[in-house]
Amino acid sequence: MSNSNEAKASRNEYNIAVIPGDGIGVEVTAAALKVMEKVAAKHEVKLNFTELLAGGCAIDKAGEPLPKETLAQCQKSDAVLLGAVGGPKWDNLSGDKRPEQALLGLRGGLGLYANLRPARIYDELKAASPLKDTIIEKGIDLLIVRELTGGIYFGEKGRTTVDGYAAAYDHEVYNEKEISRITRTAFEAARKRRRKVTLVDKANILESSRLWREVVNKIAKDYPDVAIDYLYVDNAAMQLVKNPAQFDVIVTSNMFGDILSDEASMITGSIGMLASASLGEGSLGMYEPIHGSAPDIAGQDLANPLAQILSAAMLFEYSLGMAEAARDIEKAVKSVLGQGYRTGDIWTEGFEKVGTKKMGELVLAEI
Ligand SMILES: NC(=O)C1=CN([C@@H]2O[C@H](COP(=O)(O)OP(=O)(O)OC[C@H]3O[C@@H](n4cnc5c(N)ncnc54)[C@H](O)[C@@H]3O)[C@@H](O)[C@H]2O)C=CC1
Ligand SMILES: CC(C)CC(=O)C(=O)O
Ligand SMILES: [Mg+2]
Repeated sequence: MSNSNEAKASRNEYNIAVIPGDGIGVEVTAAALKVMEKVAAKHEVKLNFTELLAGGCAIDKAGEPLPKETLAQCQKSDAVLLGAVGGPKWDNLSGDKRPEQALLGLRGGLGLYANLRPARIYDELKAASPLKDTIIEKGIDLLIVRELTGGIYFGEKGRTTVDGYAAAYDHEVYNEKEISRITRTAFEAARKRRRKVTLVDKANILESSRLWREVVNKIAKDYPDVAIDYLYVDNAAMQLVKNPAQFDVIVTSNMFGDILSDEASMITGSIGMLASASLGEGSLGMYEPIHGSAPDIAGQDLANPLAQILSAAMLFEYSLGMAEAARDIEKAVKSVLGQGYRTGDIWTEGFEKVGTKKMGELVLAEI
């Protein structure tokens, strides 16, 4: 994986594919785009945004969750910013007709096998955490490196009958190449952090997890300066709540990473705070908050846009090589939290509650 904040050819113009998607995806993306424009101007870079259809809105307007033009345009872009897809309107659709298939199509189609999901707690939000005693003492700053284009989400699936009963199956298949490259991503990330990798698997029961252990052990020999340990996923879920400070980099499969990152988000305060970068071999990456389209709050100016704004920061850092622009955005977010502004999901007594738009404007004003 060549994505990094180092050694990038510097340019003054970039093409960004923008996929707002459905529900709050549209709202949080609008806020992030304004922040991106302003920070780009500050660094004398021009961003050309192309808005594209994917998800439920694409089903409605183009008859399919991922129109060919969307994937083709993303492939030609320097980076993709995605909101979220899905919602109850499309819940009765089956299998490959569902909006969520757009995500798998984009991730697979763009070769984005590594999904980085940093979970850190802002000092300003410690009081809002349900785990405030352990977290205030020890803090949280961990990175989930989730394999994104293999495993059960991409395996063969189908319906059959067993003993006359309706049955369904989803296959988890991983090969050595898929495990090796994500493991190297995790070890390289650990070298820039606190030099510890934890493999989360279910090797006491799953053959695919046993292959993960073999491959990870082999690769660990190339990184003698990085400590490695192993946890079964059920224990890892519990340890994340009990003592999140023990983790530096967690490397894991597609489904376990999906589930554990939602859990990690909550111990930092809210799912509305967690950003992600999906990366492959080149510099093209896709950036999205880890949350979904949140139909329960969509269209009400209630969504926290900070996860999407922080995803935009990761876009600057990993796809455009503009680490300073990323730091500008992160500092702006921290400053707004420091001034006491909160969306409903991170609000506690004594702070000022604001909506999606206002939170976006406050961050914008800090750039
Ligand atoms: N990357 C994507 O596009 C994803 C899409 N989905 C889709 O989204 C739809 C809803 O899925 P759910 O399971 O409800 O997960 P969700 O992440 O959309 O919402 C879970 C809960 O977190 C809250 N929440 C999420 N983001 C928030 C934000 N920025 N600010 C404040 N509160 C926030 C929601 O209000 C809800 O109570 C489904 O169709 C699902 O398939 C789910 C996860 C990821
Ligand atoms: C369709 C799902 C795999 C999306 C999701 O929950 C995620 O990527 O976090
Ligand atoms: Mg998820």
